[in-house]
Amino acid sequence: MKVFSQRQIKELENYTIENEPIAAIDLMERAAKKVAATIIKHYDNSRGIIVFAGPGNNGGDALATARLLALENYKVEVYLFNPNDHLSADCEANKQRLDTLANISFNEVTSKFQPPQLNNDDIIIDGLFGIGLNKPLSGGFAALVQFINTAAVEVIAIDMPSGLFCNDNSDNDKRNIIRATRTITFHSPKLSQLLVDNQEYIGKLEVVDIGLSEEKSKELYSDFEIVEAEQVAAMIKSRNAFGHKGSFGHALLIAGHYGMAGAAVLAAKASLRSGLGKLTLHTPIKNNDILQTAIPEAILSHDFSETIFTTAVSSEAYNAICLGPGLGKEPDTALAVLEQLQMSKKAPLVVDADALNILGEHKSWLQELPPATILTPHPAEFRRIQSGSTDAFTHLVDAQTLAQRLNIIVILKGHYTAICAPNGKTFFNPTGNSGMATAGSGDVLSGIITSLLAQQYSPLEASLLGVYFHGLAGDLAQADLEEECLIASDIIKYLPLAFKQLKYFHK
Ligand SMILES: NC(=O)C1=CN([C@@H]2O[C@H](COP(=O)(O)OP(=O)(O)OC[C@H]3O[C@@H](n4cnc5c(N)ncnc54)[C@H](OP(=O)(O)O)[C@@H]3O)[C@@H](O)[C@H]2O)[C@H](O)CC1
Ligand SMILES: [K+]
Repeated sequence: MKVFSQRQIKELENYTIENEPIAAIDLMERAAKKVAATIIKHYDNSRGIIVFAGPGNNGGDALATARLLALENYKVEVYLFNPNDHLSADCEANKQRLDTLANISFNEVTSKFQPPQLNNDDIIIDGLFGIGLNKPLSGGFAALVQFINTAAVEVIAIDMPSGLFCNDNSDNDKRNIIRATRTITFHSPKLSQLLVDNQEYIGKLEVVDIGLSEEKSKELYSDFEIVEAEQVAAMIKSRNAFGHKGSFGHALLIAGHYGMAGAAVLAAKASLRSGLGKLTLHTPIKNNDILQTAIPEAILSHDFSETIFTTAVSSEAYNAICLGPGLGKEPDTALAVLEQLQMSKKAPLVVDADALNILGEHKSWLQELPPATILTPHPAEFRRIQSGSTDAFTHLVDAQTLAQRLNIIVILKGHYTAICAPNGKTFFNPTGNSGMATAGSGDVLSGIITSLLAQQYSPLEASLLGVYFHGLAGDLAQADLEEECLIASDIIKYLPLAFKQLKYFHK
């Protein structure tokens, strides 16, 4: 599913109006019916509804929704904010349509606003501004947003929480953005709705189809996409019935300094549970007993050091290499990481965890990353290697730039993990849950991706499929276990079930 810019959504809307064809006011009615139906699904008509409508089409949607809810016997109180004595044509038309209804209390605010008394179980509908926002809110609208945000009631935002831009909010005044309980957005999620920083404004996101032209959606190009189950299911290769372990790839995992063998165990098990033929695990001598016991399926390659990674390994024999889980950052390890990057030009490479932290301390070494390398930073790791910023939008732009500049893939882990490809495209992954924000979860992901690379999936396929698959296993684990109780080993336990779901998706 493509993620469109504000301009593209407008284009899509205009195309639909001209070519379906449908009058703009009828398209607004269709959108409002979807909003009203969603509200009716969640809340019964014992709840009081307070509608705050702005002067544009977002306000028009809110007025139409108010009318539809009143017709379902909800008690509705409307405040239409019209400080410049100018409403959009369809907002004006919907204002007129309210006139015929007796059970709506309607107030048009042109200057002074007397806030209503709210009951705890009232619901506010935020229809002040949608995708037409063109500057941060200020003055009376900012004060209104602050009033709504301090009210102890649920807030349903139409299309966008008012005050939030569709893309970049790094310079926005965060106090002046609606904090919604739910956001009902039209057609497809907007970019800002996918970024972790904005989740506190969006609440639960519901996407409703308002019948915008599919033909035009297909035609419009976007750098941003949300990965779909169908898309990754179609990537799964059929397994050669006559294959032997050599046919399914030999991966090398360089992981686990002494005291961090667990990271190696998790990445190794995840790789073996994702279809890999053969795994060699390069690790310090002292990890021998635990790793031989924990993963009898793996072959061990011992470092010369008792406790840390100090010696790079020839990549000749391997179909994929993973460098980093639990590696530590000792100076000798850092030098070995540099050497390993220089020696890994042949096999596709995944760089994770401490190997990323080492790159953060030696930024010039990023130049040594072989083309098509996959980096899997979480936000703190990404901040160390590339961006001083803490803002999710800036991270995303910086990750895209890094992927393009070095011709690599950057997997920015988070609420919707972003997979930034070297051609400038970014894919957001929809699977996963907060239970997966737990130690070792990243090691599992690295193991899965490495396994797929070794099985000859392209770096982009391995990234998209691996991230989706990891999140799906986490979601299946969460369906049985509480989010709070989920540990990284559970994700591995549910990999077979997740794989089964994807493999038989089309059957
Ligand atoms: N996508 C669709 O197919 C449909 C979307 N619908 C709804 O329409 C809105 C977008 O409506 P639009 O009228 O374009 O914009 P808004 O309602 O979001 O904003 C209205 C005007 O507000 C002004 N503005 C912008 N920023 C500010 C600000 N910070 N302070 C004050 N005023 C502001 C601006 O006008 P200016 O003259 O001031 O430039 C906006 O034009 C979409 O989100 C959906 O809810 C359709 O109803 C159904 C189809
Ligand atoms: K809104």
